[in-house]
Amino acid sequence: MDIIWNVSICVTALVVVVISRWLYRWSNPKCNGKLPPGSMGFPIIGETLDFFKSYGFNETSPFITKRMSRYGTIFRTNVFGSNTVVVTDPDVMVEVFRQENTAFIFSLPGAFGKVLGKDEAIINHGKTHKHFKQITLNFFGPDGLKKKLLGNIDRGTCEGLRSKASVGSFDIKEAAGNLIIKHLIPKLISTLGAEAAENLKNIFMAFNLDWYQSFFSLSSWKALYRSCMASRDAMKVIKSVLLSRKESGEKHDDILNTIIEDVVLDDKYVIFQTYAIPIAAKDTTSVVMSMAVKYITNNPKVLLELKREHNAILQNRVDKKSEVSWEEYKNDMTFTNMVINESLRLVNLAPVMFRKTLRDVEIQGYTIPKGWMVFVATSLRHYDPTVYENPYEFNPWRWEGKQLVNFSKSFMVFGGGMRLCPGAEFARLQIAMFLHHLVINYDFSMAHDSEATRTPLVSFPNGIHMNISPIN
Ligand code: HEM
Repeated sequence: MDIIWNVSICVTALVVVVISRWLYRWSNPKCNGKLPPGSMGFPIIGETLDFFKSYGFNETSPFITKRMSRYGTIFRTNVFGSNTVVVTDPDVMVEVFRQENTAFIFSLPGAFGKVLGKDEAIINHGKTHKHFKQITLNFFGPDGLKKKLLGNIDRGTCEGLRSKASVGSFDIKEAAGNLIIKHLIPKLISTLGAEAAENLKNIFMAFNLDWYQSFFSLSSWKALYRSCMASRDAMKVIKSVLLSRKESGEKHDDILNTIIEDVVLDDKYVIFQTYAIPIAAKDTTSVVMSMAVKYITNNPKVLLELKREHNAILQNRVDKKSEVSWEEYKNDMTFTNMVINESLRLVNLAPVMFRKTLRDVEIQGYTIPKGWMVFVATSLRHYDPTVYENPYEFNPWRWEGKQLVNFSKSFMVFGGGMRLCPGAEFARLQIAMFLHHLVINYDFSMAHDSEATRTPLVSFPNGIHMNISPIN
């Protein structure tokens, strides 16, 4: 009896020692220097639940601001199962972007990456990243848009709005998503027939980030399931086209073909990169567009100025029936671009950018160990009252006389450095075209006060509907 008793005590003591050591290791990870201050949260889940807590639209992430006031501008945590350092100092943020591929690389935190179906093999780095970036910029940079997309976007948006107006009311985010995917698919794969293109569009439309809203609701899990299925189906379509092209050797002027031209790449990588473009484009541009319409509807002075700008474009045209030209978009839509910048700033879409350290990195006297995630909290900058007076106010005039560039230390909505969004100009053009046709042709109002939340991505729990009717 005594022996059993003694063995039980020893085993219990051993278990306690092992668990205590594990808990200690969890809270005090190994580091060849001084770790930034912070807390790793609960074992396994870390501080993930806190990171995901929803907060008001006109707020900066309380997860970040609370820890900043406790620990300062750089702190450690564990989110999505990854040891992480959050950087909030603008100079450090720019430095992280500057050292892309030398000290930091783009990466997704463990659990999050698995949901999106990304593994390290298909995230592009180095030469493959450069190759893919060049291709996306060729298609969606100013030159590509001007030569190959402007007309389609103009006509497609005009027709899309006309068909929505015939119904009288619609969800702006959904309509915008539809437009964006419709314009992108022929650029990705130019050989799909009308039915196959419509089918692929529907698959992409089924992918959304609504599952982000809550861990605890059944609808989130259903949305996650639908998104996973949509990802699988979209990649299946892309794969079948890729394989048939490889077999036949046919060549086409589209992204799928251009990615494999002159380089040997893993099929899995090519398929993922092609699939990733609409995913990156849809739920970003459509949210900003929806909020831009909402801001305009709530600000009659802004609407008036927009109408003035767009009606002047029509009046100044020699051929009244002509479509929007690149010169009109670039030279005569200054106020529209100020509205777009202000909407981008306020929507503040990406709360953080994800990076991983390639080696131990020294920052402000602290060491971020190799392999740790780094969250670059660019969103803080856009609500910083020292940079933007009354930061929560929608005021397009604050951009008056300023250069409307896609990156500066105060404006990082499209990221920065080598990973700067290659779709920025496409997004701006699509929003500008939507506003152009909307303000010159329609009367519109919000159907109800559509609430926007951050979890931490922006979502509209009840949709974002507008009423619309042609101007008499
Ligand atoms: C308002 C709309 C958009 C916003 C706010 C936005 C934002 C961003 C941000 C912040 C990044 C950088 C991510 C990082 O550094 O970790 C990014 C990258 C990217 N975006 Fe966008 N984006 C938008 C629209 C688009 C569109 C329309 C497309 C495609 C046509 C697109 C394609 C991409 C791609 C392919 C990347 C990866 C770039 C790389 O890895 O070098 N985005 N976007």
